[in-house]
Amino acid sequence: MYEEAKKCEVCQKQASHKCGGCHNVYYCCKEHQRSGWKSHKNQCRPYKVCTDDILGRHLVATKDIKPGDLVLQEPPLIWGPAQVTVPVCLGCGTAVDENSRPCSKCGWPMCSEICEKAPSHIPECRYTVMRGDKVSIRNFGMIHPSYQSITVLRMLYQKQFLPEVWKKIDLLESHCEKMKNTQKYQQERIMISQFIQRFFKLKNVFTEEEIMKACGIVMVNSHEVPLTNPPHISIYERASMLEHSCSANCSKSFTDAGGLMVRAGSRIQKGEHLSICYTDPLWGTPSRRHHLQESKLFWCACARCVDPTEFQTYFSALRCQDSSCEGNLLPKSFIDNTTNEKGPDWFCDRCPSVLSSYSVQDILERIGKDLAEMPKGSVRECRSFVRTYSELLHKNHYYLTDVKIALSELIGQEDDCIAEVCDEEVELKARVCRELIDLMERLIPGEKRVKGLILFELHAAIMEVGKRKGDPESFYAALMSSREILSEAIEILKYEPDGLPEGKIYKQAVTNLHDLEAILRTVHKTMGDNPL
Ligand SMILES: C[S@@+](CC[C@H](N)C(=O)[O-])C[C@H]1O[C@@H](n2cnc3c(N)ncnc32)[C@H](O)[C@@H]1O
Repeated sequence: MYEEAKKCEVCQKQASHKCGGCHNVYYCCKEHQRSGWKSHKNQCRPYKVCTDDILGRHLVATKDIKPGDLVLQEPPLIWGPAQVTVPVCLGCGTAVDENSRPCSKCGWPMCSEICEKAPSHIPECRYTVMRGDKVSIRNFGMIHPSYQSITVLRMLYQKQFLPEVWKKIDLLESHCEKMKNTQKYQQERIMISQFIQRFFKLKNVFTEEEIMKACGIVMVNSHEVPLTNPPHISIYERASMLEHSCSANCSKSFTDAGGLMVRAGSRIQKGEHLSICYTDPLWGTPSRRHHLQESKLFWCACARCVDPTEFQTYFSALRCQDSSCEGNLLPKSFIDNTTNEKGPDWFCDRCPSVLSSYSVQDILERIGKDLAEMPKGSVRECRSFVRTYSELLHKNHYYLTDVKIALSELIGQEDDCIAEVCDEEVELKARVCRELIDLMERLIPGEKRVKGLILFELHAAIMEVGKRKGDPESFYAALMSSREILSEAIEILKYEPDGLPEGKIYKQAVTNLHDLEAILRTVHKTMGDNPL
């Protein structure tokens, strides 16, 4: 348990005033709190770093944290192109084409002179100049193997020339030993390590061991940053210590400049571990766990993974195959069977029906294939998918949830204007949004972004339903309800950067709220403050 050091940070005398920011340090008087702030402000954080055998380093809250509070914000230690990418400008990260200009020193295609001079481009530029031959990229718009090594090379550059930055990178988990027997390790040994040693002629500078450690650090710690097209990857110092949970209590967002902000998504009590979700929280349990094992080398055993019902949401459940039964099929556990190749049987929670893992796989693969092949952007197709598979899947199943999220956005968008949509579909939009919000609150209460987007869709549906009822009471009730829903969406989405779709929805939500309040003012002016 965390021990409070009750000595004044300034004079070491007995102290009773706690720092209100982090609750980690004490002062004997206000005067010392003021004078100590200059040196404390960089350490003033609502968490401490702890270590254990399973998690390694992780962060634990040192005080109660409210939803929305900033837990940490930091610029990247390093950024670079994703391992699998089309040719991108190495100054700004966006895709380049035939019209790009080669860097005058090294030949890597850049989008402008400004990008050529970007500090991020120095490592590969310098190593390319040192190798003696310029690079010539001719194939654009398709995955290019020469970019696979760039981010790793940028890390190694820190090791050679910027030891202060490298010291921070070197502390990060690489899982090098665990990786050694994997196919991925052998591929990266050839595609990245040998490429760096041969193409950049750095065999005498970096050993294979050093390069593979840098590869491991990139794999375990990098965050995909969707601010560029295609997304790039960044590595952050403190955020790298956040552990994973499939129902995390913190969520991350990016600043326009590529910095990372981590905020509390739900109420966090002092002593609780801080977590983010490393994978897609809207995948089913087996997919999330396999992805985490492949990319981060651990089998997740978070509260959500150990509960097959996923907090009674039945997010991965099938409906019982017996049409007279209302039950749901799930395995007894998704966790204990990791090493059992055959996989567990799935049992109905209401009747004795059992389905083999093989049959379950077969059903899920078939539906997954249908979903992948379904034409995108069509309300009709989404509705047909939901109708067909509601027979087989629990209403909250991840496949149905995926399609319902699309449906909640498409109704109104497909016709360009919600006023053009028939009554039945507007009501469906409102119903689907409410179901989804309820699901998100139970499944991923800390991850508010999806909820924020659905709230935005819900406000439009409620407003439209209210308008169509044709009586002033319903219209007024819809106005009030929409205002509340929009305000909540704005509160959630306000940290999203302008460049992302979520940031654009935020702006639209602010405009809509402004319009809605103007209507409410007119209503109040003509009918008084209590019009009903
Ligand atoms: C980004 S790092 C987190 C910091 C790391 N623990 C350290 O000491 O630097 C990711 C690694 O932490 C460990 N980890 C994170 N969350 C975990 C969890 N929920 N269960 C088990 N291991 C976890 C795994 O080893 C994972 O590969």
